[in-house]
Amino acid sequence: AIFESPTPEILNSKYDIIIIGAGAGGAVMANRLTEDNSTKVLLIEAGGSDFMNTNILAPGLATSLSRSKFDWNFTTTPQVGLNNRSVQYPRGFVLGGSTAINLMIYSRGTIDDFNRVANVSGDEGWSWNEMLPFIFKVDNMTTPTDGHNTTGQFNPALHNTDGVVDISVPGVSLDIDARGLNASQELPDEFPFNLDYNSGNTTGFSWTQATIHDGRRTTSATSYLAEAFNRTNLDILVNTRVTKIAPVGEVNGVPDLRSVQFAQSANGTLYTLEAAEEVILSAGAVQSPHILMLSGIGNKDHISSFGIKTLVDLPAVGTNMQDHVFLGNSWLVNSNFTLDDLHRNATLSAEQLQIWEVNGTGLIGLPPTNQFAWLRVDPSVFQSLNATDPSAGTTSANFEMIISDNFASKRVALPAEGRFLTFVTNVVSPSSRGNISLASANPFDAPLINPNLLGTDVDVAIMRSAIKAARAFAAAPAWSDYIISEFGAFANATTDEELDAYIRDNADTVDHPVGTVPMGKGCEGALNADLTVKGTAGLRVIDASAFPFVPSGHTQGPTYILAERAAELVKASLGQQERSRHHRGGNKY
Ligand SMILES: Cc1cc2nc3c(=O)[nH]c(=O)nc-3n(C[C@H](O)[C@H](O)[C@H](O)COP(=O)(O)OP(=O)(O)OC[C@H]3O[C@@H](n4cnc5c(N)ncnc54)[C@H](O)[C@@H]3O)c2cc1C
Repeated sequence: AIFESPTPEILNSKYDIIIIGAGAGGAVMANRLTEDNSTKVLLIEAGGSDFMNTNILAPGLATSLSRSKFDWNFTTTPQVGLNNRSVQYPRGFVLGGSTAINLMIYSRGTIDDFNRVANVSGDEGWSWNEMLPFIFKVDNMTTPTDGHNTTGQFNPALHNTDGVVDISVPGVSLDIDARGLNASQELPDEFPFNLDYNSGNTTGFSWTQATIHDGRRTTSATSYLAEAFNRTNLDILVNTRVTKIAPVGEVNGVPDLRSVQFAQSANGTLYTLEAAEEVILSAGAVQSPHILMLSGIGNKDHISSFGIKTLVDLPAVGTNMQDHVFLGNSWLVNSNFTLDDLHRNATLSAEQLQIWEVNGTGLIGLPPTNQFAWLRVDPSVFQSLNATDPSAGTTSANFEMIISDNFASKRVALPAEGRFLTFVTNVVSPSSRGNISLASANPFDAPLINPNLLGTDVDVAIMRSAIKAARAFAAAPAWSDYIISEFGAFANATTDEELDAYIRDNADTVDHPVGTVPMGKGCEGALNADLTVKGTAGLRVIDASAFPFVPSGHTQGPTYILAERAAELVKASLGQQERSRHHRGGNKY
């Protein structure tokens, strides 16, 4: 059941597992761990229960969710690589977490991404081949809203039809789709068609797959949580923020971190509950390291400078952050209709919303893009900088090029006139590393968020190559009677120096932070390969924080997939800690 506040029923219950955060990671855990009805689970979520809100469910309203009541409303520190600009850093604040406010692209990551996790963690279980059963557990390929023939848009053999998260290819075709396909055929060497970018090799030009079914957004709440709502062994407590994880004693000389402190407001009552088996931290890549540091787990010098007592000196907490870099490059086009019309014309968008409300059809049910390309840069780009390719390998792209039927920029508002085509270029295998650190010891203060976007010359060079590729794609004959001219600052950026200035002045985040509590051997890792926090007992981190490198795909898919395996790891160890505590004469509760 869902509880809006910590009722006596919750406070007097005995939970085996307490999960913190109901996003991609936490929802998978809540579902899988309650499959066995003898395991009692409490899921604590800071945001509210309004996960069926129209603004969340309607894909076409997705961009209205940042800076809404469903967003934590974070801002980064000044980003050196962005000319010291600070940018908005949205994170979901509702059941479903960031899956409820994201842009719904579904990608799994690549063979090389997962094999690199296996390498770095020292556990072959994280390799692509070993992860295939978990990859298949997640997605459920559904028929697109318009019921069109999807032959040639994805490879059915690579998808499940009884996974948990409903996905689909785009449910409305746009005029530009045929041009995009033609351009890929006209330039097959640079933009080869890839039938399914979720095969493990993303490279090439593809139709998108999105977490949308019947025109409605699928979130971790409408999928994993919804399946488990009626289980009597799952309690979900919303509007409640975990402030600290604390030890209940020691196991084998390390703190046994099974006590969770939480409150509903900064000055509200502070409650404590103890998990009999484990605490699972799934608060996402910004807040999981934040909660660990508030609990005394992190770099000793950093946390003690805020007067927090160090429980575990774990320097890798917060320091290994990675994110993808976003840039919208727009062309004015010769068209009677683009999705710009939907964004400018309130009557049209109200009409479309009405159509959508009936059966999910129409423009509101569309994902943000119907087609995109995942591409690698020429090795000479890295050689000229005396650098190595930061991507995981040849199945991973260096950058992504998203085709949008409208003006798309996080920096410049939609112009009053003109219709647009935008190729959004994203650096998806960056080399920069940023960090999350404490701003204060108050759990209700946001941490300092520094994704270090474009923090290295290599990442700028990848973005430069991406823009050149976007221009090459736009020069294909397929667009010749459509594209009028490049628009805005983009049009004036020609030389490499001008491109760099344009990039630094306009780039932003793709909202894909990971790596802030990474798996890894030695002091590079904060987590063991089984996602237990090093130097502790009773505590794991299971969310996007755990990836040692950012996957070269959008990050909800990899996080769902990671959590599916993590659930197996937790299940396999259930009862073992209890037995070891019991053996020492401990009491289960
Ligand atoms: C605007 C935006 C667009 C995106 N677009 C895409 C996309 O198109 N495709 C894609 O694959 N990915 C996308 N992502 C990224 C994707 O959504 C995330 O990678 C994924 O949701 C990460 O899952 P998680 O479990 O790590 O964290 P989250 O999903 O963020 O979940 C963390 C949860 O923990 C809760 N929480 C935090 N602190 C506390 C606390 N102290 N106490 C209790 N609860 C707490 C939060 O409220 C939240 O519900 C996007 C993200 C954003 C924000």
